[in-house]
Amino acid sequence: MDLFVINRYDGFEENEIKNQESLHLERLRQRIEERKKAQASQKNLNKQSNNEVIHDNKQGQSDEVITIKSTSKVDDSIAEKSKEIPEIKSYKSNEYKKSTTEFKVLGSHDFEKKPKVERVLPYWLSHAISVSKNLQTLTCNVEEQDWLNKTLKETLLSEGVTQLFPVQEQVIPFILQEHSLPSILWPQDVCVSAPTGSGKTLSFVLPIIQILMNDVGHHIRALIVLPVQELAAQVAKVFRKYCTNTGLKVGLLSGSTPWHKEQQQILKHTESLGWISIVDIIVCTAGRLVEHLQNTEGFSLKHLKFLVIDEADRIMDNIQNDWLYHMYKHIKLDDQATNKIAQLNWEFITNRRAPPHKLLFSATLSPDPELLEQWGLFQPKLFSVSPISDSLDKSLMKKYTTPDELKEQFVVCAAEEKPLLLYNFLIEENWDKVLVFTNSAQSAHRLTVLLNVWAKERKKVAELSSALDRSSRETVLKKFNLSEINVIISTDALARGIDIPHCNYVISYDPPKNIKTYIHRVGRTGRAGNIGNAVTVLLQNQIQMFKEMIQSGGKSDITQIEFQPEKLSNLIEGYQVAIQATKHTINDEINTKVRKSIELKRGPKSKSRKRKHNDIKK
Ligand SMILES: Nc1ncnc2c1ncn2[C@@H]1O[C@H](COP(=O)(O)OP(=O)(O)OP(=O)(O)O)[C@@H](O)[C@H]1O
Repeated sequence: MDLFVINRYDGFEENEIKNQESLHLERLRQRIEERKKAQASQKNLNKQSNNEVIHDNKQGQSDEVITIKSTSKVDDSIAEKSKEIPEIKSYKSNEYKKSTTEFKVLGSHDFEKKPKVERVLPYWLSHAISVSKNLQTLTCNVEEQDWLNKTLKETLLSEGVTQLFPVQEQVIPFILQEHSLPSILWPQDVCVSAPTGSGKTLSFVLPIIQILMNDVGHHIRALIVLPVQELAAQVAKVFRKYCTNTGLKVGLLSGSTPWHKEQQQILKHTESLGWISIVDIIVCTAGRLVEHLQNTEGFSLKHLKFLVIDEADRIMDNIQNDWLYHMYKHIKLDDQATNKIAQLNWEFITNRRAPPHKLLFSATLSPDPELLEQWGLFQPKLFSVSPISDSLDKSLMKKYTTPDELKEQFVVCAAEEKPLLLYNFLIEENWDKVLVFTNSAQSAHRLTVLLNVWAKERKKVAELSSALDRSSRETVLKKFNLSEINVIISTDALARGIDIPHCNYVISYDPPKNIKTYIHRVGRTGRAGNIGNAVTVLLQNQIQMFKEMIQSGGKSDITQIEFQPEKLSNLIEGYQVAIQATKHTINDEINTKVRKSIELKRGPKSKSRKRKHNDIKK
């Protein structure tokens, strides 16, 4: 067998190749010609279809229909042509492939329309336990409830509470049941979103007392955190009332009493045990809590069973002051704060002390998982009066509910008519037990002086703002409750949580800055099933903004009050006299202030620069 085959050149193959080449060239020329023809005919067709589009547009047909029509025509004719000339199709598809595969357009995916990310609410938020807001037909008789302690029943009845409100009826048994389970089953945390005045306070006060009263010790076992002093004092008062005959003691840490007194109130040093707590429950403001955690010797929260955050969304807004971090650090629950459990096994479950049972309450609790994540809730349960959609639709998330008994209205007037309109409501229409909101302490003060001068003895008007000291604010509220004061002019310091019984009207003299402030302002009336009226005074250019704000809260049923302008024109004369007197009074006050501050610089003994309630001239 030959290893190599040697082919000799004989000149024949060359001729054959030449023939093949010329055939190939001829075929190519043909193709080029055909391609030219095809392109020319396509151009004609495009022209034709464009003309049709223009023509159709003129006839007023919809763009969509026209485009479909014209492109389908072009496609049809191209298809026909491409049947005749099979090469066209492959040429076109090759061209297309070239444009899509051979040239990479950098960053082209940035221009692509991205699919919308559908976020889904966590199960516990989308499957809230629904709470009724009907306070007119109550079905939960206090005496008939087996799960409620006898002593608490007696206190409730002595306070005139014979029926529990819906939120209490659902939340109290749930908390009690969670604590009746074996200790290795940690209680599920609770979030409650219910309207203003629906009785949220008792829904945490009663179960906490009932659970703690069985086991009195020397430790702080419940901590209730509130955003402001007044609210802390109010909640501490309710706790003290319901702790009667239970052996439990309540401490208040809000800065309303001097530092060392607060320390003495909660702690005692003993020979045998060292520092012990003399209170079981502490009601506090977040800021004061951190101060005590850092500076009070013997202050310990290591035996905490309950952590209640009332007005949770407001405290959440101020979370940057890190009180939660300091608290968890103190009780060494840093990992549990974020629910980051290293390994879940039998040893972990049996050795680990349960974190404090967290209970969050608000009338405007946003179901925003990212915000709620900060609390590190353990298998939370949500009780809510308003249904929450499964999708994170912003418009649905912002729905807040006001009590059924509350009538909400607005009135439109010019800026200079505002005091006249207010006077008309208070004096001419004789509205009583009225809370008026302004947007600054200064305008609250001016309005108070004006109305006292103008209304003379017909209505008693008092201001309530941060410009007054704490005891004066308490006096004003007390007198209002006793009907010794008919009208309070306030800032938003009083908007949240404060329980003012028998307030018939809330007037927003200056419109609220956001929907949450609106909900809390109007919520000072129409509480606990009583009828209430809320009126917002608006200037023409504020109407749109107000309506949008109201809609963002999922509300639409606010009616406008119409008034006759001649009613106001009759008041102008009296107003002019009153405004002069007001100017004098304010000037006198400024002069007195200046004099006092000069004296202060020279070293007098004066203690407080805050106004006293009695300082307001009538
Ligand atoms: N079951 C009840 N029967 C009668 N009155 C009640 C009952 N529960 C609570 N109240 C009263 O209703 C009023 C409002 O209660 P509470 O202050 O707890 O409301 P809230 O839901 O916390 O309101 P806010 O959101 O404004 O703080 C209080 O005066 C309280 O004493």
